[in-house]
Amino acid sequence: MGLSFSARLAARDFDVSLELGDHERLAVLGPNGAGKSTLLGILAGTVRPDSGRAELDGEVLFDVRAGRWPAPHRRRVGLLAQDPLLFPHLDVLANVAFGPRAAGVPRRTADAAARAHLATVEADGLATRRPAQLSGGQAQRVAIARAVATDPRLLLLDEPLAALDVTVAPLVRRVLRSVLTGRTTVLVTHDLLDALLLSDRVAVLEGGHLVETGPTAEVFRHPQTAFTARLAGLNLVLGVADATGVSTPAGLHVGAGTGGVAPGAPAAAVFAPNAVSVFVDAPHGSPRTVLRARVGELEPSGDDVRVTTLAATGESITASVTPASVGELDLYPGRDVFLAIKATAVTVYPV
Ligand SMILES: Nc1ncnc2c1ncn2[C@@H]1O[C@H](COP(=O)(O)OP(=O)(O)OP(=O)(O)O)[C@@H](O)[C@H]1O
Repeated sequence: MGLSFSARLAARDFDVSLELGDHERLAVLGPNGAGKSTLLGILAGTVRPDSGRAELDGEVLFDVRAGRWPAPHRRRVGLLAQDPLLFPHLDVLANVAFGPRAAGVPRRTADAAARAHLATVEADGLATRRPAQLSGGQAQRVAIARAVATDPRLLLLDEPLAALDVTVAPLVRRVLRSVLTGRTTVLVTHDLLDALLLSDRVAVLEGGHLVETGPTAEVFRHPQTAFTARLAGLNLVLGVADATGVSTPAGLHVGAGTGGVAPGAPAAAVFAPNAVSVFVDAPHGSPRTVLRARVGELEPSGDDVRVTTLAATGESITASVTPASVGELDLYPGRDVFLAIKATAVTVYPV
């Protein structure tokens, strides 16, 4: 049961295999061009791979070599995109009932089911409205109801909250959280919160390949790639463990308070931006790592300012400073600074 998937598409340098347990929700993450949409397209039936096979709940979803490539509407796969894509000429109830009606379900039954789905997404009061009379958040909730109305065995979501205002996204996220529970789901997102709240497992794609996978909480607690570490808001320095921390091939040594990784083994030093202090002159005192870096970007983050820097040894390291210190230190993009990383705030993981 669940999903087993494997496909290659040379034109997009895509080669991914993954397994998903019954009713498991997978969040697919990765930088632009990583292959996330390609993965959804192959599952949905809109992008045909050169080779590949997938099974869903023990039945073949597609099998290229055996010539089985069912059309999208024959796959029992539901798709929810960033844009709700409701039929403008139908009211909300008819939009939600459309799939089942097209599949031959009698009107009364389809309408009753549609009303129940609308209640689930907290949109029962909207049944007689036209899509043009809905807000973005309302339209997306209706689209969620429509996606599940056909009782898909697999639900695909392509950045379902990305187009929504930050004020309405929480309600839609809450609705999705209840709707997705117990459904086999593949969710493409760029958002840490979506991944944390809406998935059981995470798969990270880079350059058309799977580079990291595991239970969601675990992946963000122990990120193995710079991409997930950045998403989790953490710094990650990859290198080799030694008795006092992690050393990179370029010569950066990040001292750590706790060890646990055998010296010589590949390791990641992970630390939060608030473990990094910024100085204009070389600071003294230990135990901490001091390195030279150049300021890249400054952006507000909560009450603080995130300072992205590029270390002289090539690593991207983010610091968190107060707005007052941005002025006191005269920080600006291109400014050369010293960073001090507090060893007790650095954790080392095997990779
Ligand atoms: N229609 C297409 N024809 C040919 N190549 C494509 C097509 N769509 C995407 N690609 C290429 O396939 C690769 C994977 O793209 P894909 O859109 O799957 O990435 P993504 O992870 O969804 O990116 P994003 O986060 O920007 O949406 C990229 O190199 C992209 O340029």
